[in-house]
Parts: sequence; C-alpha cells; structure tokens
Amino acid sequence: MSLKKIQNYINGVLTDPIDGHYLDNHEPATGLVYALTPESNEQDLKLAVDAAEQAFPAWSNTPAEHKAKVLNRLADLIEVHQNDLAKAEAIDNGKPITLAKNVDIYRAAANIRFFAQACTQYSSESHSMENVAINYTLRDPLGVVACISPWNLPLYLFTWKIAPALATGNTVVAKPSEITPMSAYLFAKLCIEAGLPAGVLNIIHGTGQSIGAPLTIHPKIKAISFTGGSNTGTSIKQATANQHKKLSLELGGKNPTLVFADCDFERTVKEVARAAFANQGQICLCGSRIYIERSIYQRFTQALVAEVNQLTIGDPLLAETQFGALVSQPHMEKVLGYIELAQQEGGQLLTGGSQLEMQGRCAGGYFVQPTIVAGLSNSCRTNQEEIFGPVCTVQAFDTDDQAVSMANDSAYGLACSIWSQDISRCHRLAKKVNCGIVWVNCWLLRDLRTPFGGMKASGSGREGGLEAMRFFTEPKNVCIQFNP
Ligand SMILES: NC(=O)C1=CN([C@@H]2O[C@H](COP(=O)(O)OP(=O)(O)OC[C@H]3O[C@@H](n4cnc5c(N)ncnc54)[C@H](O)[C@@H]3O)[C@@H](O)[C@H]2O)C=CC1
Ligand SMILES: O=C(O)/C=C/C=C(\O)C(=O)O
Repeated sequence: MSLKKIQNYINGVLTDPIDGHYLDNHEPATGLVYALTPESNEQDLKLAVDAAEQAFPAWSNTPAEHKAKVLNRLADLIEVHQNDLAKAEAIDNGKPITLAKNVDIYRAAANIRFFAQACTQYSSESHSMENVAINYTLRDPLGVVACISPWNLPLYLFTWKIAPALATGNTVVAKPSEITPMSAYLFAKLCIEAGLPAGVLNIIHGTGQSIGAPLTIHPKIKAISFTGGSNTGTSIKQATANQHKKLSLELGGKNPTLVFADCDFERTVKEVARAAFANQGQICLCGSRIYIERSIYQRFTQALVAEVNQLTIGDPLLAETQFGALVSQPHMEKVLGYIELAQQEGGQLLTGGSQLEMQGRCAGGYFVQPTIVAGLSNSCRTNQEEIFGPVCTVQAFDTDDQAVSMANDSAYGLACSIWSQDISRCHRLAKKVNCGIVWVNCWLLRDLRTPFGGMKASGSGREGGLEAMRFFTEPKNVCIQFNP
C-alpha cells in the first residue's frame, strides 16, 4: 500500500517538495510508518518566502472586518472537521483522541476566533502633551514573519502563532514540527476552502536543519515566533544575533507544584495528577516537581499514586483512553534514560518506571508508564533538567519560604501552581516565585487575553492577547506640535 504524502502549502496551492525528498512519519501508538512528510529544501523555502512577500501589500491593507471574516470561516471549518482533525492528531502524536478533540482542536478554533475578533478591536495609544502636542502611535504589520511550532500540541500551538500574525496583517511562513506534520497539512486544505488569499499563509514542512534554521536567518523574515526546546531557542537567538529580528521564544519548563496542608485535598490530588501527566507529561507547563507540605506528604503521595494508577492507558484512538503513547521512539528512549538516571541518583519509584508492553494494534508503540519518583535532592539532574514526559518527583517542605526557595531553584521559569485555601499566602507566594505564569488552585486554566510565557531558560517575550498583537506589529510614534 502506498503511503499518504503530505504536501507543502505555498502560494495558495498544495505542492510536493521540489527535489522529491520525504521523511517517514510514524504513528507513535504502533511504531509503524503511516505517511511521508516533505523534507523541503531552500528552493521550496524561497518560493514560500517570495509568495508571502508578494501577498503582503494586499493583506496588510485588507480591512480588519474582512480579515476577521476569513479567519472566522477558518475557525468554522475547524469545528466542522473537528472529529477528523482530532483523529489525525491522535494518530500523528499518540495523544488520546478525547484530549485531542476537547483540548487541541477546540483550542485551535478558539485561537483563530480570538484573534479574528481581536483585530477588529485593536487600537493604538495616543499621548497628549497638554496644549503643546499630541502623540499617536501607529502599529503596522511587520511584513513576512516565521512561525515555528513543536510536536506536543501540534495544531493548538501552530494556530496560536499564526492567528495573531495574520490578524495583524502580516504574511506568514510557518513550519510545523516534522514529527507531527499532519494537522497542519489538513489545516492548509481548510485555508483553501476558507478562501484565505494565496501567499498569506505558507506552510513548509521539513526538519529544523533543512527548513527551520534557514527560515530563521532568511533576510526577508522580520520576526520569529518559536515554541520548542530551550537549546533550539538558544540556537535561534545566536543565529539571528546580527539580524535585528523580533523574537518571541516560548521554551521549556521544569515547573513546580506547591501543595499546602490546607488545600482542598481530593480536588488537589486530581488536578496535580493532571498537571503532571496530561498529554503524557509533554506540555511545557506540566508540573513535574511536586513539593508537598510535610504534614500531608505521606497521605498526599499515596493518594497521588492511587490517582495515577487508575488512569486508563491505551490506544489513543479509543474514546476512553486518558493516557496514550509518547511522540517518538527517540523521545521515549530519552524519557526512559531519565527514569534510569533518577534511580542512579537515589530516587525510589513510587509507581511506574518502565516501558509499557501493549497488546494487539499497539504492540510496537512508544508507551511509558506514568512514573512518580521520591527521595531525590532538588539539585540532582532529574530535578533540574526538562524531561518532557510522564515523570514527576515528589519532595516535602516545611515552610512557605522553603517552598518558594525550592520552586525557584531552577534554570527554568515558566509556570507554577499553588494549592492552598489561604488566599493571602497564595498572593504572597505568587509574587515571590520566579516564573511567567502562576496558577492558584488550578492548572492550565487559560484566558487567551493574558500574557503567556516564561523567564530564564523558559524563554523571552510573551504571547497571548495584546502581547501577541504588539509582537507582530511595529510601533511608530507620530508627534504633532500645536501652533509651532
Ligand atoms: N513546548 C516545549 O516546551 C517543547 C519542548 N521540547 C523540548 O525539546 C526537546 C527536543 O524536542 P524537539 O522536537 O527536538 O524540539 P525542537 O526545539 O527541536 O523542535 C521545535 C521546532 O523547532 C524546529 N527546529 C529545530 N531546530 C531548529 C533550528 N535550529 N532553527 C529553527 N527551527 C528549528 C523543529 O523542526 C520544530 O518545528 C524535547 O525533548 C523537549 O524537552 C520539545 C517540544 C516542545
Ligand atoms: O497556550 C497554551 O495554553 C499552552 C501552551 C503550551 C506550550 O507552549 C507548550 O507546551 O509548549
């Protein structure tokens, strides 16, 4: 049987890569190759950038209402095709289909609708100098921008980047992860159906080496919105250091979860388990370092283990599955390597610790048990390095200050969740933790208007709401003096 070939989307048309090279695309739940992804080259990239450049004058001058109309049509089409998109995402990524539908695809449509509306509401500032002058700020689109997205939340993060870029009048060259290219390919077909003008969005497939790096240093690219690993973010920063491009880098996390004795116990156990293991722990926001107040440490860890042990692990295509496969064999091996390391560092496994041998269709899949490790110091590699998989650690703390200091003892600074019914303590601690996002008695509760991003090795810049609209526009101040 011939494999399905994914295509690039350049200048409004689905196209094969010029030199005919493809990469194998595996289904993580089975380990089998099920599609081929273009390994595009710099000629393909040139076509994509040129198409975006040609489309820019018309798109940047398109009235906001019209841009919003096209974007809303796209969001409608995502909703119409939500079941197919969710299935495609579950096959391509290994995530449970119910999660794909309720989180990934739901959010993809919401991202586009949110920024469609935002562009009709966006306004710029004016600053009056009483009786002397008036300043007003123009916020013009930048031109051709690059959006590079990872494999963990494929369409969710792809649309989170391209929606504000398009809504503000830029044209885009977007590169999805070569590990999960399918939903972006299906999305390209929806762009054609929605009547997005040719060249406004171009989707080019390939690896970081063949397309990602050349795209970022391309002289016509004015800004780069990137989500992925911290090392890749550093490479992009270094490679573009002399080019004066705008950069928004959403990178890794090693996020602390602070559980206090006065938390709502039952609910907190459930939510802390979700924060650690949602999407098999492959979300940059997952709470992988769990700190528990000593007086409830034993009871809480036992309840957490029991909660995790009842997760339904299985074929991502079954509606009841809560925990699926890891995204790829190399990633599974990386995660298993960290579980080995945790034990070498003196950690005790409270649950999990191994690859899962599945039966039937999923026998060759990349499944790893959700794993909880106790007994490690804060400074060990297991507690300092991003694993990005279903592995979390538990440690006890005695005081608020100790909890904050353990939370902040990290090169990363993305997200923190705090679980306590003492709201004054939550306010105090939220101010002290060094990260871009703090959730109190919740996790991954998202309001798309809020600034989203991290400190330290977790990146620079913020996405979301006005932050994203500002990132994708260039402010220009005009100062007019009265009666000079
Ligand atoms: N959202 C996050 O925080 C993510 C973190 N990671 C972390 O990064 C580790 C490595 O995963 P990868 O898939 O290799 O992530 P990655 O950072 O290599 O990939 C993210 C995207 O960047 C592209 N890319 C790779 N090298 C590039 C370069 N030099 N210039 C421009 N684009 C480039 C990739 O093709 C992909 O589209 C994971 O194990 C995990 O720890 C991975 C994915 C998402
Ligand atoms: O915007 C969100 O809600 C979530 C974003 C998640 C990431 O950026 C990630 O996991 O990489």
